[in-house]
Amino acid sequence: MKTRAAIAWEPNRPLEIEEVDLEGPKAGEVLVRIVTTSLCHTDLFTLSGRDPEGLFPCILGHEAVGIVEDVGRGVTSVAPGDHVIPLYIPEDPNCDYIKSGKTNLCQTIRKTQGAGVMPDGTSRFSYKGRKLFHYMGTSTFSEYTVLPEISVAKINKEAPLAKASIMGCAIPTGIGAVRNTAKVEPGSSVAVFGLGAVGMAAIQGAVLAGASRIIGIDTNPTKFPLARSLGATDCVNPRDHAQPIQDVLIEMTNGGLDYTFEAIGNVNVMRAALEACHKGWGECTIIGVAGDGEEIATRPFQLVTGRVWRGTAFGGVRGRSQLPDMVEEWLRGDFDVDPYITHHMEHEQINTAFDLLHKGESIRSVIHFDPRQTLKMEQLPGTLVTR
Ligand SMILES: NC(=O)C1=CN([C@@H]2O[C@H](COP(=O)(O)OP(=O)(O)OC[C@H]3O[C@@H](n4cnc5c(N)ncnc54)[C@H](O)[C@@H]3O)[C@@H](O)[C@H]2O)C=CC1
Ligand SMILES: N[C@@H](CCC(=O)N[C@@H](CSC=O)C(=O)NCC(=O)O)C(=O)O
Repeated sequence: MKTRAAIAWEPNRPLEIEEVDLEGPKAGEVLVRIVTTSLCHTDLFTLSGRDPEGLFPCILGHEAVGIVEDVGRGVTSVAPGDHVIPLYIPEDPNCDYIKSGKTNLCQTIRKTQGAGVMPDGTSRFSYKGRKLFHYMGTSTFSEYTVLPEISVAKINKEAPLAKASIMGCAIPTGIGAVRNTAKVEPGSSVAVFGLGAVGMAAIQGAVLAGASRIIGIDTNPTKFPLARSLGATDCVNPRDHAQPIQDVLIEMTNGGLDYTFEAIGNVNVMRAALEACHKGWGECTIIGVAGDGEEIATRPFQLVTGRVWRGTAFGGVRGRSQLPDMVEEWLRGDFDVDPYITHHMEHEQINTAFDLLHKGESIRSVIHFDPRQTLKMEQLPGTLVTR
């Protein structure tokens, strides 16, 4: 079949909308029509060329919501018409990692996914005969995409398709980092470094966890009003202080934080986030993605004296068995998605989404493949980006 897709031909080059060829779905695969997709910093990270698994030309995109169009032989868990969220971390109940009960990092298709192909080692996308790589096993910047059955989460059809894409990455990652990875207890003190969509979700996660103090840190103070509206008790701009931000935070909290979260991807800030933790028990969770060769460092003494450094992928959320329940939390009002959506646009404007994110002028831009169906601005938050 033919499908409109935004091709990333090479790093640091604007995406180009083309009609590409899409094959499949083969056995165990699902054809999904993407209704909306949103731009996460990880897409920008890969397009920057810093991603060691960045293969070009490819179709980027991993935060989305869509409708099942067709299923390949042997697919039983979803059917045409089902509303699904693509998963860049699949969930295969037969995977030893999943069976361990210790992680969400399913490894069943990780090798082929990292090689930009489907589990059988081939790509479903091509353009004028030239292979296009898949991305994160999702490639949601294409109107139609093919995914393995284990890489789709079936969700409630009541979830608004104009907004639900944010549940494909930022919100489960941020809330999950607090809830599942750090396991923040009521009354804790929390600091979140980086107030993009992921950091904002961590703030919402800290509120849901009953944290007593929630400090948002960002070098862009325009992020502070939203952070406060979501529950931050304090906002700090490191550029307003001569001392290192970790010293500022230790002074603010009389010894350091119970929990910190880095949602930027800056290895120097990752160090600051660890060193802002309270001696004896403070725990730092790394969410941010950094490039190949970028390494974290601290004095071992920081760890010897009780601080913990850990990381999280997709907030430790198991996509097929747990993400649908998080969508139900959203639908019953436990948390809101609207505040994350700052811009809406048609597929053809996708490069504007990258520009806005790069300039720090957006939280999430939602890209609509069928604006007649979903781009009804009277019902949507944010700004409509026109041609
Ligand atoms: N581990 C995982 O599963 C996931 C990781 N990520 C990663 O999380 C990070 C955040 O993603 P988004 O929220 O989409 O990014 P974003 O670009 O929207 O937000 C990053 C924020 O950090 C701020 N910032 C930049 N440098 C800073 C500094 N030195 N000090 C304080 N603040 C600073 C920016 O002003 C911005 O508000 C990225 O690295 C992304 O790749 C995203 C989703 C899932
Ligand atoms: N290809 C990248 C991988 C970067 C990374 O850590 N990705 C996260 C999700 S970020 C989503 O926005 C992740 O889930 N990692 C788990 C995994 O198995 O990759 C690189 O190599 O740096």
